[in-house]
Amino acid sequence: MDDDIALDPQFAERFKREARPPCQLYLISPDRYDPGFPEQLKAALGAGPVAAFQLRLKGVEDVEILRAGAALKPILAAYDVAFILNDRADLAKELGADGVHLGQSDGSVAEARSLLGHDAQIGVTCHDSRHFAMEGTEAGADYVAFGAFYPTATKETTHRPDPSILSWWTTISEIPCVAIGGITPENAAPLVAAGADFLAVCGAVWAHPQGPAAGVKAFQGILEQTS
Ligand SMILES: Cc1ncc(COP(=O)(O)OP(=O)(O)O)c(N)n1
Ligand SMILES: Cc1nc(C(=O)O)sc1CCOP(=O)(O)O
Ligand SMILES: [Mg+2]
Repeated sequence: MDDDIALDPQFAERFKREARPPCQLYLISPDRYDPGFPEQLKAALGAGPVAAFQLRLKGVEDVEILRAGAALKPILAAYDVAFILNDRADLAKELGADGVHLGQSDGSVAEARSLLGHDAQIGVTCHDSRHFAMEGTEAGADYVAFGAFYPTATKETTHRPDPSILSWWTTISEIPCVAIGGITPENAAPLVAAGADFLAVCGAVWAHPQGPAAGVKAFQGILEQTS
């Protein structure tokens, strides 16, 4: 008698999804800080569940990052949203942020960990690389980020992973995986189905024609399908 149990692939996919917490929203800030941004952030966070927020300012002085971080931190705390700073573990420490997101040239996970402590959330950019993901988590990262899954106007990107990299990750690791890059409510379903634990989104929320609250609400339907 054949002892192999053949799992219906659809059942296997659903089982895998249900074995992990539901997919959640991870907001990425615009790369320039507008004085009206705190109000936009409040509107976005009041519109629906958001797990994390990344302050990602580019080409600005440290003092501006510190000023923006200090203004946004109490808002994020009030909504119980994790505050992640992009690129800079040193400034994350100064701000008392919950964590830092590191690209492949933004310093090592080990250095960030020794600076920020073991409670900090440290994420790493992995592009379309399984190797980077394994290396990052072996070094102690708390999440891995794959992207850019779709074309994006927010940043120049050169990698275009297939959603199957998320499925592969979920079969080998319990460490959360983030999908990023051009994600909208209309194109997010394959990423959620493939096992993304978080959808990291910038343009689809902050540049939503009806404002950021409508942007967050628009993701609710797709995220609720996994909860
Ligand atoms: C969640 C998340 N994923 C990937 C990135 C990109 O990081 P990096 O490659 O360092 O590029 P910059 O964002 O610094 O331009 C990210 N920030 N967040
Ligand atoms: C910051 C960032 N990193 C990416 C990567 O592929 O690593 S894509 C990206 C931009 C995300 O913004 P949007 O949701 O507007 O596409
Ligand atoms: Mg970076």
